[in-house]
Amino acid sequence: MSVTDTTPVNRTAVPGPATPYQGDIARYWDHEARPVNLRLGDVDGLYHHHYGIGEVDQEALGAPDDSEREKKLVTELHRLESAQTDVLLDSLGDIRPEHTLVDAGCGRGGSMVMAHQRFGCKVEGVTLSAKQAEFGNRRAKELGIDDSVHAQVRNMLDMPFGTGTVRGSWNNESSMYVDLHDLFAEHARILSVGGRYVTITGCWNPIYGQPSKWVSQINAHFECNIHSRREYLRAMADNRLVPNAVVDLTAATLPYWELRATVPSLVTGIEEAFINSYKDGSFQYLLIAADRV
Ligand SMILES: C[S@@+](CC[C@H](N)C(=O)[O-])C[C@H]1O[C@@H](n2cnc3c(N)ncnc32)[C@H](O)[C@@H]1O
Ligand SMILES: CC(C)=CCC/C(C)=C/COP(=O)(O)OP(=O)(O)O
Ligand SMILES: [Mg+2]
Repeated sequence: MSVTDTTPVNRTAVPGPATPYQGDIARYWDHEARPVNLRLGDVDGLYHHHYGIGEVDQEALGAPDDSEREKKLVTELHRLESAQTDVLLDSLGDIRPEHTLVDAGCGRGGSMVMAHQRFGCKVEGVTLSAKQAEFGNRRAKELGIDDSVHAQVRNMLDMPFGTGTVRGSWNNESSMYVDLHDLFAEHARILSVGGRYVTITGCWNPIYGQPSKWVSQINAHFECNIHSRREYLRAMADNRLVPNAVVDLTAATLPYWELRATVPSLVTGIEEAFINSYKDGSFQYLLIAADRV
């Protein structure tokens, strides 16, 4: 695409996975159906594949012997996951209805719906998974917002959006599947000068030395490759993305994990790795917002 291209979205034929690894990731998300994601999404129709932040509302959980306790736990965990999206959207700056936003690695589309509901603008998502894109587009149709919210099967390193046509873009827990220099070069290409990029991510802490055994366990569990905090900041600096906020959300996400670990029907086995690595300082949950200069 040339620098003079003013078409925001190019809906050409879908290429296959760029690498065998991307084929693995597409298959992984095509087959994902964990109760912790589907039951939480069923609460209000916003389906997330990210984690939660904020204090647990103990009163909302009811007494331990409350017959509705499990339902209340699901609702509370979901509230914390949507609160995470709200914090990401808060960092996008002044978004108007005429703008276009891009969700890179959009999952089932919960963040896209919330962004459209907040800003009234177009939101375009890309995911490697055809099942996720179908799911997100079905939800948008059910909500009557399919003119504005749209997901497609594309590689976030080669997005079908014109150069400089996007006002805001983000990765919500999806940057650990790609090389960060390639990723930020692509965000810098699609963003207009003055546009904003935001990520919420788990990253390993260079102060710890190397990725801890817990970080390695998380990588194996999700088939991903968690980067260090330093890699994020360097790759942004190399790609015209200047951070205006770096927020450590580690303390804010721990209550979500500690609550989730108490619900046997929802646990997946990865809770201990998150809790231990956040506590031993080897892993951090970070929000980085950056201006495209
Ligand atoms: C953990 S999920 C996060 C989903 C979503 N951001 C959310 O917050 O609910 C990771 C997502 O990244 C996507 N992904 C991973 N590598 C990708 C790539 N190279 N191009 C596009 N999407 C990718 C996956 O398909 C999946 O949708
Ligand atoms: C912070 C880090 C390192 C995230 C890795 C990416 C990831 C898999 C996020 C959550 O997805 P999910 O909501 O499908 O996972 P789960 O089933 O555990 O809720
Ligand atoms: Mg989840």
